[in-house]
Amino acid sequence: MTGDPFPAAAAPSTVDADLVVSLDGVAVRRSGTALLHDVDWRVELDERWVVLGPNGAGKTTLLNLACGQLHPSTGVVHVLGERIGRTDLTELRTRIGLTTAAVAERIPAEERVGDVVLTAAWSVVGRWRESYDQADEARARALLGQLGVGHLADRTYGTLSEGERKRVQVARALMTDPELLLLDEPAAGLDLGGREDLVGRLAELAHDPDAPALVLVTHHVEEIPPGFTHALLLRDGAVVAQGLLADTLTADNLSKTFGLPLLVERRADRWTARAA
Ligand SMILES: Nc1ncnc2c1ncn2[C@@H]1O[C@H](COP(=O)(O)OP(=O)(O)OP(=O)(O)O)[C@@H](O)[C@H]1O
Repeated sequence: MTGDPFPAAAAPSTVDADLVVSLDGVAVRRSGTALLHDVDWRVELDERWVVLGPNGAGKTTLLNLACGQLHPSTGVVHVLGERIGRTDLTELRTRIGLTTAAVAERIPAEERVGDVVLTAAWSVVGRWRESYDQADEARARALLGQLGVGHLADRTYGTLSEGERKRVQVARALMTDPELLLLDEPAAGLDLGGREDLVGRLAELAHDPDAPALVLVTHHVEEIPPGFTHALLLRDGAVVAQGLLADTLTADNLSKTFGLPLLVERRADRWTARAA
């Protein structure tokens, strides 16, 4: 008799219907190195998480687990009630919005901006022969409006500024009305104005009770939008601290995470950090 490769673990969906992501005792190993280890994490529907850590800490690896693209080497991952490794990911992926540099790179420069958003309904990039109904078209327009780029719907994607592109990418990720939205460094490469605009849009999303659960990966506490509720700090593939934002983003925890003495300030629901 062979052992069950997926030993019994409580299905979180039966425990808590609001549980969106759960990682229990998770490790990810590649070529003998642990990219992540001993990670336990729970994200609920009404929570807005920021994942912080230096380069190479394992943030993108964590996001890849949370969207089901990666299987853990050890431990158990549930996403939206489905156990990763035992479920058909095709259906699950339509329930998860994702913005990453890798997704963004696949968007054709000549694509009409409205179509960049619309084509997410079919999980494709680049409009071809898919047919969309008027409700899809209206939703794509509304989302572009919500992100402040409605006036750009008929431009080609390649002509947009980096800041405008980032907002179009978030609109695209919201097209399927996902239950979970994962944002990997959405403000990377933006100038101050672009960053502040994006942070403001994400703050609106964070405050919207109908918005999906949010997980935002960043290197910078300045990019945390108001309305975010929780933080997970990663260093060398391990969790340094996690929990409510105000309890977790302490000078001590951030100093351990980034490996240098830091001072942290919170003012008007925004955060700054600098060397002590
Ligand atoms: N397939 C792989 N094989 C070996 N090492 C890998 C593999 N994929 C990622 N890594 C390593 O795992 C570590 C964590 O990578 P990850 O991309 O998750 O970090 P990150 O925190 O997102 O970093 P950054 O902030 O630079 O984007 C890095 O040191 C990376 O080089």
